[in-house]
Amino acid sequence: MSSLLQSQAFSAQALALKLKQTRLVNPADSLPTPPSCSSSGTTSPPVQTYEESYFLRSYEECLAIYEDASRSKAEALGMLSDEEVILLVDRGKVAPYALEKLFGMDELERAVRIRRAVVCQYPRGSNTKTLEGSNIPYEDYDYAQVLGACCENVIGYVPVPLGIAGPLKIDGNMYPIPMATAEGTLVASTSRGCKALNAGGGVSTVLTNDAMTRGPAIDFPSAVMAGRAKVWVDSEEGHTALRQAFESTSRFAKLKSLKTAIAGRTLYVRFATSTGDAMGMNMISKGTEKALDAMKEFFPAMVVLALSGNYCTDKKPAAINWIEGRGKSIVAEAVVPGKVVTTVLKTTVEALCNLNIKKNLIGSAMAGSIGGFNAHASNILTAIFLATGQDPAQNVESSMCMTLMEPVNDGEDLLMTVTMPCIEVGTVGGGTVLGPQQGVLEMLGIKGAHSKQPGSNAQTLARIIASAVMAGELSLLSALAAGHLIRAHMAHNRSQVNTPAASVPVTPGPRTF
Ligand SMILES: CC(C)(COP(=O)([O-])OP(=O)([O-])OC[C@H]1O[C@@H](n2cnc3c(N)ncnc32)[C@H](O)[C@@H]1OP(=O)([O-])[O-])[C@@H](O)C(=O)NCCC(=O)NCCSC(=O)C[C@@](C)(O)CC(=O)[O-]
Ligand SMILES: NC(=O)C1=CN([C@@H]2O[C@H](COP(=O)(O)OP(=O)(O)OC[C@H]3O[C@@H](n4cnc5c(N)ncnc54)[C@H](OP(=O)(O)O)[C@@H]3O)[C@@H](O)[C@H]2O)C=CC1
Repeated sequence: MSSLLQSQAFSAQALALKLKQTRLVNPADSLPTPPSCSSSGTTSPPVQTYEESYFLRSYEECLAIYEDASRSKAEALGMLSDEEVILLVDRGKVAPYALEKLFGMDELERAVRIRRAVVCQYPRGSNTKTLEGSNIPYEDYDYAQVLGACCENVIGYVPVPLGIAGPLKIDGNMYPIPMATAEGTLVASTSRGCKALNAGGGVSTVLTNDAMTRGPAIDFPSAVMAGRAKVWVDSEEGHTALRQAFESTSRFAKLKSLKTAIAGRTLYVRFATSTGDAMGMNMISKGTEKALDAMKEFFPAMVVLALSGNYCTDKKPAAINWIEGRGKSIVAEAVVPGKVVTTVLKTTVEALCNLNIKKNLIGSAMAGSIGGFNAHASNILTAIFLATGQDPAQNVESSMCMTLMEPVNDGEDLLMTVTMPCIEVGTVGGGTVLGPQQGVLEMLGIKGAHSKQPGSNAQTLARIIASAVMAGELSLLSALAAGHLIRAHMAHNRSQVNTPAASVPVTPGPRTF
């Protein structure tokens, strides 16, 4: 008898568990019949019913608790089980993206867990797919740093392998090169470049400019009025008025220059500012908005069409960035001894210089490239961006790079430079607030705001990136010159685990030319 009861209790619990694992989108539409608890008139303790084990209360009861004005939403949700909260979400009483706000800071992981159950069932209505047991991790993550800063509607996080290239000697200091990437060969290649560069004494860098930009579009009733406004912005009076308004919004943003352009009756003003250790897009956008308010006092008829008129230019290819610079502009330089080119890089100074001209300069010119006079600057830059919490979409302009090579010392050695006018990075703000990314910045000695010289940490990060790009350029160009590219990628970049076994080849037909 008792074994029968035990088995009933077990099956009710198993059902509850199964339901948690395979929850339907709208449980009310598809509630299974609660299992029967009484079978033989026994007086043993009652078995947990479906209602008790799964939805402890009806929807109406849950709603009454949730809407009771005498308690806060966080308190109300604290009284409900996960399943009951899901019921409220499914009935449209709670927005899934608002869970963190409603739960409060102590229940952030619970909010994520519940959202996974609610949001991630595809196709909707299917009772088979939830994120329980999924490969997408969500536990043990500091969601407090994410909230209101890095992401909305969070269901977990996606880990990316973090490799270390180098160390690389940059301006006399040794730095490890952190690279978050899923492209095998990249870290190995960059490391080889570091080894060759170190053998020549390392990399020297120069920062030629440091200014983030924002370029609003402003309409005027006529081209004549737009022209008058342009003259005013370009004047000392206009510049001073805009600077004062702009700089009132931040302790760190300092207006450096204003560049104006007109198209018909639309005026574009490119605000260029230093932004301390922040990459600065929020900061500069806030300042620009304030400056435009001030401008409107002088030109009441102007209409700000958009704070961003693409004259900035953010996250899109644009010649203005390549020509004027955006973020940190860096030139990095190194000499690699000829014997290192032969022994470490398995090529020659002559072959490298020839290939660099034919590929990175002429090849890119033939392709009509803007700022793409390099082999793979974006590979190294993006991997460091991901590792250090930068805005990855800014790799578009940040990766603009011209790689130059020439023989020196009677052709014996290689002089190499990379010129990168738009490295957009920060060590405060954005994704740099996340724990792992902060750990990487700490490893480099540039975490957060510089204590004495605001901006110095972000500038060092830009120098590290340009130098690491040089290492990557040197190694890939050498592999191409030596004909080793595919050999390296077959060794490091083709998974033996996930690549399916060779299928039966199709019998080749006659080749036609
Ligand atoms: C932020 C909103 C959506 C508010 O917009 P809103 O209209 O105030 O929002 P709302 O509270 O009325 O809600 C409307 C809907 O937005 C969604 N929504 C609302 N809040 C959330 C949330 N927390 N989590 C998830 N979804 C949310 C949700 O779908 C909601 O509908 P509901 O479900 O309530 O019926 C709006 O102001 C917006 O879209 N702003 C634009 C922000 C943006 O796109 N930023 C991109 C980065 S900028 C940049 O990187 C590049 C740049 C700008 O430089 C490029 C350039 O040069 O142009
Ligand atoms: N708004 C937009 O159009 C765009 C936004 N973004 C996003 O913007 C975010 C980055 O914006 P960003 O302005 O860099 O960062 P934040 O918005 O986080 O602003 C930086 C904050 O740090 C403070 N701060 C403290 N110490 C320093 C220091 N030493 N140097 C600089 N600032 C310091 C600033 O103070 P204070 O308040 O005094 O300035 C400011 O409040 C990213 O998430 C990015 O993805 C990206 C592209 C466009």
